[in-house]
Amino acid sequence: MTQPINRQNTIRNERAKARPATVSMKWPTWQADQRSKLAFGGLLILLAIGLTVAFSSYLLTGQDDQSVLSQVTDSSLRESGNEMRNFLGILGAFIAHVFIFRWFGIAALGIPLILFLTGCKLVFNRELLPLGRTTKATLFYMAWFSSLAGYIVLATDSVGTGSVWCGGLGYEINVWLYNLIGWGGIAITGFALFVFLIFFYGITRFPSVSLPKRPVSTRETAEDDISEEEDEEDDVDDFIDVKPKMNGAYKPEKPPVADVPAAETEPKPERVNNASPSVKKPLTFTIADTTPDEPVAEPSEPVAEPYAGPTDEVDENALLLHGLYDPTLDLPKYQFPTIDLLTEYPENQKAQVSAEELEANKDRIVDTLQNYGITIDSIKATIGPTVTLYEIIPSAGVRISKIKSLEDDIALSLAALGIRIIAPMPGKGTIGIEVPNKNREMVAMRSVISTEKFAKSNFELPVVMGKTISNEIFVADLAKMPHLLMAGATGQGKSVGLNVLLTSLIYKKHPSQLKLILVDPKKVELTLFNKLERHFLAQLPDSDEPIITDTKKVVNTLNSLCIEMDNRYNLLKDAQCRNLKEYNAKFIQRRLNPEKGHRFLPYIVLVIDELADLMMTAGKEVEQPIARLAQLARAIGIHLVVATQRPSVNVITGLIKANFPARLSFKVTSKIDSRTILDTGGAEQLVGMGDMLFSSNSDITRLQCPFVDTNEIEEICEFVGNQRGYDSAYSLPEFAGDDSGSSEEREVDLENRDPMFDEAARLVVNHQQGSTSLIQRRLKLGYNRAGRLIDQLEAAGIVGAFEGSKAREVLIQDMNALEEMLKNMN
Ligand SMILES: Nc1ncnc2c1ncn2[C@@H]1O[C@H](COP(=O)(O)OP(=O)(O)OP(=O)(O)O)[C@@H](O)[C@H]1O
Repeated sequence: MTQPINRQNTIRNERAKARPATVSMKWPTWQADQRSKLAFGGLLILLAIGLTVAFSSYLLTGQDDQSVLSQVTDSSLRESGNEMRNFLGILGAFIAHVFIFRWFGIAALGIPLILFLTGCKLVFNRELLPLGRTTKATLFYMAWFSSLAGYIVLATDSVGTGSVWCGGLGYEINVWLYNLIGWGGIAITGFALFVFLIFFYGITRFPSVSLPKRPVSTRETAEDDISEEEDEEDDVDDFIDVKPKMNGAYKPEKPPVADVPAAETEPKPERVNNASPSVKKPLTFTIADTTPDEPVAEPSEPVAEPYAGPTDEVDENALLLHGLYDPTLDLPKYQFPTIDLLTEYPENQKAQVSAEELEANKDRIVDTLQNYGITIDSIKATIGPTVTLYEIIPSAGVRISKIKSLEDDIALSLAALGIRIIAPMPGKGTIGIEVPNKNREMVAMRSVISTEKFAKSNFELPVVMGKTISNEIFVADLAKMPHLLMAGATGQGKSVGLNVLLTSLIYKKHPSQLKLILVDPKKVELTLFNKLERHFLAQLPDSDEPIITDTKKVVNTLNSLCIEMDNRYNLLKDAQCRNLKEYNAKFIQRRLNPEKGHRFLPYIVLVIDELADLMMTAGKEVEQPIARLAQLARAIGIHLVVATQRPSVNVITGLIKANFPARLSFKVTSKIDSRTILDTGGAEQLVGMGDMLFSSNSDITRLQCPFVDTNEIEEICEFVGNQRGYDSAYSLPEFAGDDSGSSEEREVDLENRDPMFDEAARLVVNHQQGSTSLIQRRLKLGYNRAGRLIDQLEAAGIVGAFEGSKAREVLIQDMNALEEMLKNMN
């Protein structure tokens, strides 16, 4: 019996050797020096202009200048300079001569084009055309055109006048090809173009004859009216002109996954088969292998896999011209936080359960059960970070409920708090007794973030929840939960838990992909995150504090989020997508037209640190938008994480609870609280300091939450906050709360109508939909102006009163009546 315990210790020592990797990334200093960039970029633009002038001039005056050039060494510079007809004198004539006459011919004009684009990129941080692709294509076409022209010049024997077309390069290539295969050289030139087109544009097949000449929108089948269809046709034309939102060409840094080593795999101790029902057999006691199975297969979801709709057509032209849309190019130089921002804790903080402790606990469990006439066949121990799980197989005929009722007696005999009995263990055919370790392991955030399981997780919103009883790293996808309710008495690890969740997301997501709304009525818990304002935070347009602490503002923000939700649903409906992932994939493939309001939609995670406080002060005003969001927001990428220290029924109401399928509970004070949050007891038995139960899809898992300290959060936020961010926080739709006066109360002066008033009126009547976002999208106006317009339409009696986040009723039914009305007003 001692042998397994020794083996266990060896395993523990071996595991202790695994060290997380440190990843640090530095930019070369010259890249950071803006002044050098500007100066160099300016020089390139100047060169580009100079070369264009010199080359163009050479095309007109080249022949005259050639004779002068050939004598330039014989006469003085001054004399030759006077004779030069090139606009840029000897130098211009000489460079143009080399580039045009000796090398590329007229195709040399591609050189100033490349210089100009590079210069603009450096000076204005703007790509007029995708730089990499344009450079490659230009260089190829220069060589190819020169070669083609060389063939023609050779074939027509016009080398005297035609040299400027093909240059020396094109001519020599063709002379060489002629010697090799005679006039068949043109086939090689043609084939070179064919191969280039295939590889450059990634052509895998040629369009079949039946393909429509241009993309046809599937919207034509939708219920929208005729004018909408016409708009869609226009969309297609606009589509080709859509400029990519690329401000730079530096590739974004990827999360530091590649540098993270795989966790060491360890030899597994043998398991003893202990499933014998016989009472007579001697009792077996084994210690389970707690080695995490590496790599643990995660339910995989492809990330941003291009959507291949059955009926849509990709706009191949836009795609070929700009490539796939890359949202991370908003902040091209953004660097993900590095692992070394997290503290490395010494290894002696690993769980220390001695062989004696294990033996003693086992004996006490067996004795206690025997005192009540319960015999068992085998017992197996699994040492976790916080508790050790003893799994027993009772002898045949023992009632499970009898063991369950002995919870307190076993706790008494073990003299330990926090005994939890799981009878039966789901899917295992055993009964589990969790006994807290005397010395528990602190699970450092650094040790879990650096695991391959988290680093390589391809979840949409991966959150590392902690370590399971068998020492596996537990990573969950917040996007699938899709909302999380969190409870725990004060001081049991809730705030640390929220910090862990936020840290996980920040380590994995680029600011363009994720926005956070942080609500902190306690005013102190989440303040550290305000440094992320211009990277990850979202807020109301007029808000002055990035972390929301004021109840009134919370209500406005929740309602604004409902409007964002409705707007997103409209966009999804327009794009015929079922969820955010499909929508974004379609946007990335440039199938959605930004001119029509389509945009890349980041995930929005709303975190509320203390719901009890809000429910007390605002009650229904908070409950209803939360419930509405929780019911509907999953498909459009808005996810809620709501925490409370008082999981009573007047805080976690039926309405809220029903819409939060994933629940997490730290230690709570009573069994009733545990039932309120988890629908079962057990959370009152936890031992605090991040010991928690996670319930999802009716599975309950006991986990040890990782620990992340406030100074680590501070470092991470500083690291992100010090980088270049957006100009401001992500702006949520405006929501006018009661205090700023509802739309009815605001004074509207119909004498000073907006110039777009008539157009807006026609739009809402035509669509019979009084929505600000419709006006905003169709008339391409800002939210504020669209809001003012809708107020004016209301005052004029064209649309009805404000009805929360629903569209207003349109009071005029047909266009003739409207035109009559507009005529009178004007
Ligand atoms: N996962 C953890 N691992 C180790 N220790 C932890 C863990 N979580 C919390 N603790 C310890 O418990 C203390 C209290 O945690 P925390 O501040 O998260 O509690 P809380 O539930 O948010 O309390 P309150 O509701 O009063 O804010 C921490 O300072 C830390 O010492």
